[in-house]
Amino acid sequence: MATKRQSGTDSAVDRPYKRQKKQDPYIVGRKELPIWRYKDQIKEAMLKKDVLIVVGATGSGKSTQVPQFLFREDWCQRRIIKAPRHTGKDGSNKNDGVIRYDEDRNDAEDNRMEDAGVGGLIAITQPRRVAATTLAHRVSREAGTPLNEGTKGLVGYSVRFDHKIPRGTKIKFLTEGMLLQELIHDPNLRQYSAIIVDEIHERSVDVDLLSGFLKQILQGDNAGRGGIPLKVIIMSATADVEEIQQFFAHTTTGSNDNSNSKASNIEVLQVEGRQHPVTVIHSPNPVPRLDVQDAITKRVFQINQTEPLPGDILAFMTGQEEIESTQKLIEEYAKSLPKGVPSVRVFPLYGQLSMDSQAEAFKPVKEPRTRKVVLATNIAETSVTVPGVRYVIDCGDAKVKLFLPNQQIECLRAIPISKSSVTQRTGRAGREAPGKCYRLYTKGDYSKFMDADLPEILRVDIAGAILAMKARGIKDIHSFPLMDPPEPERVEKALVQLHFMGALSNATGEITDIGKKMALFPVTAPYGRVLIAAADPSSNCLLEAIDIISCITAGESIFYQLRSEEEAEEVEELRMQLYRREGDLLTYLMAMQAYTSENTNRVVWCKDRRINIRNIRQALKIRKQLRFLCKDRGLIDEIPRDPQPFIPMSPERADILLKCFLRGFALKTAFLAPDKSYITSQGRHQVAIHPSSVLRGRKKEAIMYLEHVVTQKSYAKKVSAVQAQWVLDALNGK
Ligand SMILES: Nc1ncnc2c1ncn2[C@@H]1O[C@H](COP(=O)(O)OP(=O)(O)OP(=O)(O)O)[C@@H](O)[C@H]1O
Repeated sequence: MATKRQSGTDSAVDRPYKRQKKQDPYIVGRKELPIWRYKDQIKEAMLKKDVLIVVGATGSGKSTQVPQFLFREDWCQRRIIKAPRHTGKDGSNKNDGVIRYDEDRNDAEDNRMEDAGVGGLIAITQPRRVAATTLAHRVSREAGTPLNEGTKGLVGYSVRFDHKIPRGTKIKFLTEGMLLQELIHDPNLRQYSAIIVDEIHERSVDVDLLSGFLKQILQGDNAGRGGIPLKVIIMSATADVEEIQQFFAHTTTGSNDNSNSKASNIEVLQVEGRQHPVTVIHSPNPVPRLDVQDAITKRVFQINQTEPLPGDILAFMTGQEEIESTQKLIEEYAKSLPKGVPSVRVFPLYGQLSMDSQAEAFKPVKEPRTRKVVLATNIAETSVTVPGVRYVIDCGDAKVKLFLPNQQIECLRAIPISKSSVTQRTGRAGREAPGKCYRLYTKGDYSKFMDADLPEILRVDIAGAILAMKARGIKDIHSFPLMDPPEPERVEKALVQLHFMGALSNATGEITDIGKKMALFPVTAPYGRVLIAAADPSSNCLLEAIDIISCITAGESIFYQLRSEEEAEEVEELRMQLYRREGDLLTYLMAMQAYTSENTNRVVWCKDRRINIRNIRQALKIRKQLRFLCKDRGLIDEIPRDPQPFIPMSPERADILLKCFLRGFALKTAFLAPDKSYITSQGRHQVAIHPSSVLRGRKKEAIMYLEHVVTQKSYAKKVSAVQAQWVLDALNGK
């Protein structure tokens, strides 16, 4: 039975919101957003229905306003229910985003009931960290409450390796991946009254899985929620409404049978109007891919010369390399700008950049009469508002992950974007004032673009997705509700990979203890496997494995690429002290250990070695979280305090560490062939060591690599030298 929570507890949270309302400088702007005319309609729909699909133009106010309309509704308040006793080690629904082990939990054997809270929180998912964090900051400012852990506030966020959940949070922005992690411990999403799935059109693997789990909760009996239904809101400017409606309408799992449909429980709301107009200018002639950097540079300076300030520029490019060389080009030209023309400051924005560096692109430039130019990949395409931007330049391409079935590898390829992406990119202008969008492709080219991108689940390796399903109790993955189920052969291939890692039982296909533990780590499945192997007392190298994985997941390489021979000569000696003959992984470890033992001036230490200090700092944050997580799970007894004396790992221990990595990456290995080329152990094709590796040009009997990229050549990145016998052992599960 649901009982209403005693009044008074939550109203204290509401008070600062109400008090701030009068003097809130954002409130006038909020009311001018198109979505405000639909406030009552949205509230009413959520009273009556379980699912609401909101479609409205970019910038109409969906992400920032909808959760604020709803959090004070009666159905959104926390209730106390009687629920099966939860006996896990964590014993609570802590919403700090930290994942805890609950091996002791066994609900089936424990029939006792206890009081448990249901609801009180709205989750709003985003495809990317940058969107979740910037939106949380924006909404907390609008609400007039701080976004600090420990203080009281309305709005929080949770992204991988970064959580800020103030006390009394009612609106929580999080990535799709984080909500999937929460589902492991809280399969009924008990702490939430509503889940808002924002930007569903991006169709990441995570959002497809999340939609499947939400559908299962919606079609269930809500027993685990004390009979209190979970409300779901799906939002986008460019989603295929019919497809989503159909998906949530059918209650018969995996069936297209309409007989048992809950269609009447779904409402669709079209939000009319946009905030500010955006003028679209197509290129009269096609711009060849090779000329894109020049074309963007020219357009930036044309805008800078002819358009008044304020008016920052956001240019969409395909990737880090293109962004870096365009940045150089623009900065070179900017040195000789005529008098009277505004100066230009360039900020890169791509996924591999550390979070601190990404944040720079969102700040106003400090220098007077200066125009900000943000060069971004598609991470800035949806959901984000880059303050100050009035002009968008769209190159018309994006780099996407593709699975090449013949070679059995994943690669990144630049391909034309979809019409949906075009609309999203255009929508990044016109958010604060009228804007312009310059497209580097013709109207004719545009008409040939696909309407929407292929869902990620149909084009990438799905081993992680399958592990995610298994870890959340899905026994028959073929019957799990997915909007676009992948082909059976790809599912089989992913299952093989998981068996290799020991995540699934060879006899039953069920998830093993190893698999369950892997799924609990906030890293991809192979890294999870490495951590488990390294924690084993026979290996005893967990701290070192964490150091390496932190370095890799922090973003781009911690070593700056050396641009000239002089630069290489300058740093060679100091860098050589960090390089290890075993390869890149041990080199990362050396760098981390040397950095953390540095006691005098870490900035100078990094500068002398051309090491990216932002990235290494980010790596340290991740290291701290992974260490705490492992301590929490009893895998580490004591966390050593920095600075520790710098003692390079012995070659014997390095061998053990590399064997732990092979537990996760046995399929990413290659053997030296008689003609001195490397032939991959899976698929048997040629691969070369990438020039960025410390092992470039070296001939070793076998290599293990963590990444495989296909550009002009097929390259192995993040490479280590291993013994052929180790690879054979790992492939045989030894
Ligand atoms: N970080 C920010 N800084 C300045 N203004 C912002 C910020 N975030 C949002 N806004 C303002 O609020 C408006 C609504 O943003 P919101 O993200 O809610 O729109 P949306 O409908 O979700 O857009 P999209 O579909 O593009 O994600 C923006 O157009 C902009 O004017």
